[in-house]
This record gives sequence, C-alpha cells and structure tokens, in this order.
Amino acid sequence: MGELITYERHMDDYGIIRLNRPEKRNAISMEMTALLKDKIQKAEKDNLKFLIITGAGNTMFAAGGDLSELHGELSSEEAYFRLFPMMEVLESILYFPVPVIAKLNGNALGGGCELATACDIRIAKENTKFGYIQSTIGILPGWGGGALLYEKVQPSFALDWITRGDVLSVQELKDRGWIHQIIEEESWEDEKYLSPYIEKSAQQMRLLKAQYRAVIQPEELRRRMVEEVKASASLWESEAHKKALENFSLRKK
Ligand SMILES: C[C@@H](C(=O)O)C(=O)SCCNC(=O)CCNC(=O)[C@H](O)C(C)(C)COP(=O)(O)OP(=O)(O)OC[C@H]1O[C@@H](n2cnc3c(N)ncnc32)[C@H](O)[C@@H]1OP(=O)(O)O
Repeated sequence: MGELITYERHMDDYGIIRLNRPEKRNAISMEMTALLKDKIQKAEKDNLKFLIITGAGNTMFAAGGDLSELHGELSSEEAYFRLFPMMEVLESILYFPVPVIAKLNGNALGGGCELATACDIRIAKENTKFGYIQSTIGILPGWGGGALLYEKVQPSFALDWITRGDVLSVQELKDRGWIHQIIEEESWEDEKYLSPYIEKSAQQMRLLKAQYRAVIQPEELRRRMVEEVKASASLWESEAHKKALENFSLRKK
C-alpha cells in the first residue's frame, strides 16, 4: 500500500506528488490532507521548474473528500473544521512558487475536481470525466474549489456546472477551457507532453507563476474560499445531505 501521499523530485527538475490510495479511489482523508500540506512545503524548498499533482491507479484522480470522515452525522461546526485544512492545501497551491500541473490519470468527483481546479494547468488522459457533484448530495463545494472555478473558466459556465452537478467529458471541459490538454492512452506514460515545461528554466517558471498569481490574487480569493467552506458546512445537517451519504454507505450492503 505504501505512503498515502508520495513526493519525488524528478531528475528533470520537476516534482511529483501522488495521491496513493487507489483502493479507495484516492478519496482524500484528513491524514492525506496533512501529508499533502507537508509534501507541498517540502517541494517548495526544491527549486523546481514545476510541480505535478496526480493520482495512483487508472480509474480515478480523486473521488473527493473521504466520506467515512466527512460523514453525515457531523454537525455543521464539526464539518467546517474537517473541511478547512483542505482549503488551506488548495490555497498553498495558488501560492506555490512555480506552476502546478494536475496530471489527471482518471476521473475526479467533488473535492477531486476542486483540487484539480486549484492547480494552474490541467492535463488529462483521454476518456476521463469530471463532476462537481456536491450539489447532488445536498451540499456545495467545500474546500474553496468552487470559488476558484469562477476564476478559471467562464463564470456563468462555472455556476451552471456546479449547480447541475453534472459529470462532463474531458472533451467538453477542454472546449470550456478547464482542461488544457487531452493525452491519448498510448502517449500517457512517455510524458512527451511535459517537454514544453521541462525545456524552460526554473527562473522562467518562477516569473511566469508570479505573473499569474498577480492575476488570480490569492489574498482576495481567500475570503471567498472561507465563505465557501462555511456555506458547505452550513448544509451538512440538511436532510438531502444526510440521505445522500446514507445511500452511499448502504449502496453495497
Ligand atoms: C468533501 C466534499 C467537498 O467537495 O469538499 C466532497 O468531495 S463531496 C464528494 C465526495 N465524493 C463522492 O460522492 C464520490 C463517492 N464515490 C463514488 O461515487 C464511487 O465510489 C466512485 C468514485 C464513482 C467509484 O465507483 P466504483 O464502483 O469504481 O468503486 P467503489 O464505489 O466500489 O469504490 C471503491 C472503494 O472506494 C471507496 N470510496 C470511493 N469514494 C470514496 C469517498 N469519497 N470516500 C471514501 N471512500 C470512498 C468505496 O467506499 C470503496 O471502498 P470499499 O471497497 O472498502 O467498499
């Protein structure tokens, strides 16, 4: 099984953080959140050209927050305190000194899409699908990744995607500007698609990220991200949410 979050520095001067819990579809637990925070801090010290965040396995990048910890019996206040640390992880990606690339090895749902949105660039394998499905389980995005979506794609599309809770194809999301590149299955492992990033110097990449950070202004965004965590937590005790989580936990019994 190994460590739940791994970090390695590639010889081409980029870093790779991997969600390593494929048997649970890379659902992100509190322990993984703390490890993500640590690994991102470690990567920051490595003078990288860019950082990749990816998932282990072929099916999912991440199935969102771990529903065994983010369960339906929590009070809104408890939910807030369990959601907040992952909001800080998303924020640390915004501040990361060089571009962060989400290398989407599989589908993402809920918080998995939020984590991808926090990254600066999204490269996905063909035939993948992505859904901000939180509204279909009675809540809203809860890590600040809804607020970030409004910055990354056309805001009225963001509102509609989050509201409907649809799972959309990688092609549609490329047309909408959320996905930057779609990679065919047979080219996924050779990573030639990383060459345009590897060819640049660390100094260029730092300057490029600094310019982008000036546009997205994380200091301004923080207030909206915190509001989002509060809004999601405020819906935690709703009947619709309790029912949805009960259905998930009972689905195979
Ligand atoms: C916190 C909030 C936010 O946005 O802030 C969110 O993220 S809300 C969004 C939370 N995410 C979701 O609602 C997605 C829930 N998961 C699913 O719909 C499904 O599991 C899929 C991800 C589509 C995968 O379906 P598939 O049939 O391939 O596998 P499966 O359902 O047998 O799942 C394999 C194992 O992973 C576990 N598993 C899957 N998703 C999980 C999750 N989010 N939290 C905890 N465990 C999870 C299952 O319980 C199962 O464990 P066992 O083998 O031990 O039975």
